[in-house]
Amino acid sequence: MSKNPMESVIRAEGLGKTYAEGKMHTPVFDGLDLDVKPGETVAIVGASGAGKSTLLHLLGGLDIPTAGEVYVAGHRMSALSDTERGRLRNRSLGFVYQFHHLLPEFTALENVMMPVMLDEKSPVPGRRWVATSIATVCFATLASVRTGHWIFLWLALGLWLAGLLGVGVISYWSGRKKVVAARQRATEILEAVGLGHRVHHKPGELSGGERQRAAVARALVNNPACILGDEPTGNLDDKTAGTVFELMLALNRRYQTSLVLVTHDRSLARKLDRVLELREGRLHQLERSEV
Ligand SMILES: Nc1ncnc2c1ncn2[C@@H]1O[C@H](COP(=O)(O)OP(=O)(O)OP(=O)(O)O)[C@@H](O)[C@H]1O
Repeated sequence: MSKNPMESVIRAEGLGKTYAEGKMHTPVFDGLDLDVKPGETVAIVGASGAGKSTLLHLLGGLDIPTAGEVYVAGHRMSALSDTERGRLRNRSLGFVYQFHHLLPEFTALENVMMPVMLDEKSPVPGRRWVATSIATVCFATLASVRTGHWIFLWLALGLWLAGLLGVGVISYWSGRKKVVAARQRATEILEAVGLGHRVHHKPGELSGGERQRAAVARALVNNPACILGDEPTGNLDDKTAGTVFELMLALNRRYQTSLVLVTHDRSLARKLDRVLELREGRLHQLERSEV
């Protein structure tokens, strides 16, 4: 993904969100603006119920605003189809939550490999290939019936079978290549978060801090432009929280990945470039002395 310093990684313009259920309307914010540059680290703080999680959901394209626009890596989210939005999310954004959300039956390595495996386009030709095959066989049948020479049909069927075999071989090899590349990248990033010695452990065999570091690795594996974290250290004791937070900052410096982190912990928030307080539906930048 582009890390052009001029381009915002995430931009929200005039963002509004009102939850509506039947006659009940819950306005959360209105006219909210935010601009996050490549490599920037931003903390979002605010009282319980102020709308911090709602904001992260909108920035990550997991929910739809009732007003305004969100741009991720220059793409207007509302202009994308669900599939395109999902692809952009997988490539440009990483998510870390209070609870790790690792899949318990898979190892740390397999969990971290997953976003890479989901990212690539399928190498198998899709509908166009099937349509061309059917059209060729129909045309050859017609030609055979008209001319009385069945060689046309046999030729078409032979070509189709050869094509099918070719597609099978190509998809097998590109699938293998994809797995090897995903494993290599996941191992590299697990080493970067200090879990090189735990790659084959399942989440249940890791400590709380290690699980959260694996979640950070999974968020980073596709080299996203930005990580969105909702209380990423909120479930850890103070010491482990500090270690995981420092790790995220070190990775931000190493990979220039922007961070937008919701946190209740002001001492951690203070370590980021900007601290924004979500209050009365808008973001207010806090001075260092106010944090
Ligand atoms: N699905 C929903 N339907 C209706 N109201 C909702 C829904 N989700 C959240 N809300 C309301 O929107 C407001 C903002 O919720 P949100 O979870 O974003 O706050 P928050 O700042 O993250 O809170 P906390 O710090 O307690 O996690 C709250 O008043 C909440 O009750």
